Amino acid sequence: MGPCSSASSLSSSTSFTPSLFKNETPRLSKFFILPGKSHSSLWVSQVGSTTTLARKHFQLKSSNGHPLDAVSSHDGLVENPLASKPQGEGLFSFSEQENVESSVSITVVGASGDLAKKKIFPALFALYYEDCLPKNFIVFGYARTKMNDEELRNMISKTLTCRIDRRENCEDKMEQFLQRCFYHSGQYDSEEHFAELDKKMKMKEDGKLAHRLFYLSIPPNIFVNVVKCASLRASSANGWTRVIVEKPFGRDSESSGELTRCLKQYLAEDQIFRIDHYLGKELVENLSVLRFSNLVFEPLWSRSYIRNVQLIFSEDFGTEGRGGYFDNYGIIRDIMQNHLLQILALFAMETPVSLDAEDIRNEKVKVLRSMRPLLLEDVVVGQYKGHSKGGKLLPAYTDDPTVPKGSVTPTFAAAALFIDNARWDGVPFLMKAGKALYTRRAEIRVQFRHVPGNLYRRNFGTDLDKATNELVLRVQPDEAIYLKINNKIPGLGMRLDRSDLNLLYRARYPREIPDAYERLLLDAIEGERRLFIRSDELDAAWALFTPLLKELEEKKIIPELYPYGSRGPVGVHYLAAKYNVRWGDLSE
Ligand SMILES: NC(=O)C1=CN([C@@H]2O[C@H](COP(=O)(O)OP(=O)(O)OC[C@H]3O[C@@H](n4cnc5c(N)ncnc54)[C@H](OP(=O)(O)O)[C@@H]3O)[C@@H](O)[C@H]2O)C=CC1
Ligand SMILES: O=C1O[C@H](COP(=O)(O)O)[C@@H](O)[C@H](O)[C@H]1O
Repeated sequence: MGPCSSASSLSSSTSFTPSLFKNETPRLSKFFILPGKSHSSLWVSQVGSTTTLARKHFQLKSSNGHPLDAVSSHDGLVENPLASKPQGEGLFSFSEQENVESSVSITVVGASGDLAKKKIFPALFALYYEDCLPKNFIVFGYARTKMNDEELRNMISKTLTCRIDRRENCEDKMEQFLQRCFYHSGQYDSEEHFAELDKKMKMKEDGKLAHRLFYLSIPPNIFVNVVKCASLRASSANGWTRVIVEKPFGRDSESSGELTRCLKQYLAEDQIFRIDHYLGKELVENLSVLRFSNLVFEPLWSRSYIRNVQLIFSEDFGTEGRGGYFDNYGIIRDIMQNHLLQILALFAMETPVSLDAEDIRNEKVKVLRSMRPLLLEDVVVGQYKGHSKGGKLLPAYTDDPTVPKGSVTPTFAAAALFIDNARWDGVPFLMKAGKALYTRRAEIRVQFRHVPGNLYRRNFGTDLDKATNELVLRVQPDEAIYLKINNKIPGLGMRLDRSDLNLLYRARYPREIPDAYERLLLDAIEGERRLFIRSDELDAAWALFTPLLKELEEKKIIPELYPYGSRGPVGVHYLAAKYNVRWGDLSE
C-alpha cells in the first residue's frame, strides 16, 4: 500500500481474527474473498508463502475483541441473506494475488449533477494523478441525461485540474484518465438499464476479479431505487460491491431509519459508506492527532479547563439554484446535524481503544448519546434577505427562482448544545452555520477558562475574557492551528500583548492539500471505514435534532432576517450571551 492510503499509517482498519489466523496481524495480505453464503465463505489467502484454502465462519470483531455493537444498540434489523455476502468490508484492502488480477470500477450515479462535476470526478482524477488509484480502475457515469462516452469525457474535462507540485505532463495524465471513463444513460429505477450497465462493466473488467463502488450522487429520494437496481443487477460477481451514500441521510429520525431499513434489504452495513465529506478535511482529521498525540492537550481537554467550544460554518454565497434540494432540508439538516456534529463528536469523544474504525466510531456514538436533545430556546434561526452592498444588489433567499415564495426555511442557525458526561458537564458547545454571510469559513474555537488568581489581571483591565487562551483550528480557508497566548512585549517595561502560536499550513507545508473527497474515495476503495458514518451514529445524531426540527416546523417559527453578507441575525449574540460566551470569530 503506497503513501496514498490512510490505512498504511493506521493499524489495520478492522482487526479480523478468524481462528485460522488467530495471531496473524492482518497485514494488507494478498488474498480475496469469493462470494459465498451469508457469513461464511470460501476464501483463498496467501500469508507469507503459504496459500491456504479455508472455509471459515467468521465474524467481524473490533480490535479489543468486543463485538462491534459494544455500545450501540443493535439496530435489530434482519439483514437479507443476499445482502450479507461477505464484502471484505475493510477487513483487508484487496490487492492483486500474484495469479489473480483485480479491477475496481467506480460508478458515479447522478454523473450529470453538481457534486459529480464539482467534486467527485475531480477527486478521482486527483487520485489518478497522484498514482493512488488501483492499476485497473474504470470510471462509469450513470444518469438519465443522454450522453455518450465522449460527451461525458468532455463534461468531466472542464472541471479537472492538476496538482501544481507535480512535474508530469498534466495533459497526458488527463487524457489517460478520460480514456478510462465511460457513460451509460438510464433510469434510476430500471433494473434493465442497470443490467445493461453491468454488461458494459463486465466488458471493461475483462474477466478480472471485479470490485465495484457505486457513488450515489443523486437526491436522497432516489437512493433506494438505485441501490435496489445496482444490488440486484450490477453487483460484482466475484469481488466486493460497496455504495457511497451522500448526505443528508433522511430528514429526521424516522426517515433516516426507514432509509437504512430499505438500504439493508439489499446491502449489508459493511457495504454502505455514508459519506460526510467534512470528515475527510485535513484539519478535522488532524483534530484527533492534535489531541491524542500531544501530551499538552489531553489534560486540558475537559470542563476543568475549557469554558466553551465553538463550531462555526460560514459561507459568503447563497443557495444559487440549489433551492430545490435546500428548501426541503434547511441549514440545520444541511450542515449542523452532520458536518458540525461530526466535528463535535470527534472533539469531545473519549480516547478510542485503537485507531480502528469501529473503536473510533464507538466513542463517537457514546458521546453523541450523552448529549441533550436540542431545545428551541437554545436555538436561533435566520434567513438572508436582499441587501445592496457597494452598489451591488445582493438577492434574498426567496429571490432564488428555485426557492418557493414565502419560504421560511432557515439559511442560518445557531445552537447551544450540552454533553451530560463527566468530562463536559456544563460546558456550552455553540454551533452556528449560515449561508450568505460576510465570509467563507469553517473553524473550531476552544476558549479556555480564566487564570485563577491572575497575577497579571491589572494588565488586562476589566475584561479578563480577553486574557484567556483560545485554541483555533481553521478548517478552511487557509488551514491553520493557532493558540492565542499572552506574552511580554520586548523592552524594559512590563507590557503584555496577545500573540498567536501559529501553525499555518501553507507556510509549513507548501503543497496543495488534497480535497476531502479524495481521501474518502480512496478509503472507500480500500475498505477503510473510519471516516464514514455508522448507522447507530446516524441514529444518535438525528435523535438530537429531530425534536427541534419538528418543533420549528409545527410552530412555523419564522427565521430572523439578516442582510446578505452580514454576520447573521442579531439573535446569535443573545444566544451566546445567555451562556456567557462571546463568538471568537467576530473579533478576527
Ligand atoms: N452539490 C453539493 O455541493 C453537495 C451535494 N451533496 C449531496 O450529493 C447528492 C447530489 O447532489 P447534487 O449533485 O448537488 O444534486 P443534483 O441536483 O445536481 O442532482 C444530481 C443528478 O441527479 C439527477 N436528478 C436531480 N434531481 C432529480 C430528481 N428529482 N429525480 C431524479 N433524478 C434527479 C440529475 O441527473 P439526470 O437528470 O441526468 O438523471 C442530476 O444531474 C445529493 O444527495 C446532495 O444532498 C452533498 C454535499 C454537497
Ligand atoms: O454538504 C454540504 O457542504 C457544502 C460545503 O462544503 P465545503 O467543503 O465547500 O465547505 C455546502 O455548500 C452544501 O450546502 C452542503 O450540502
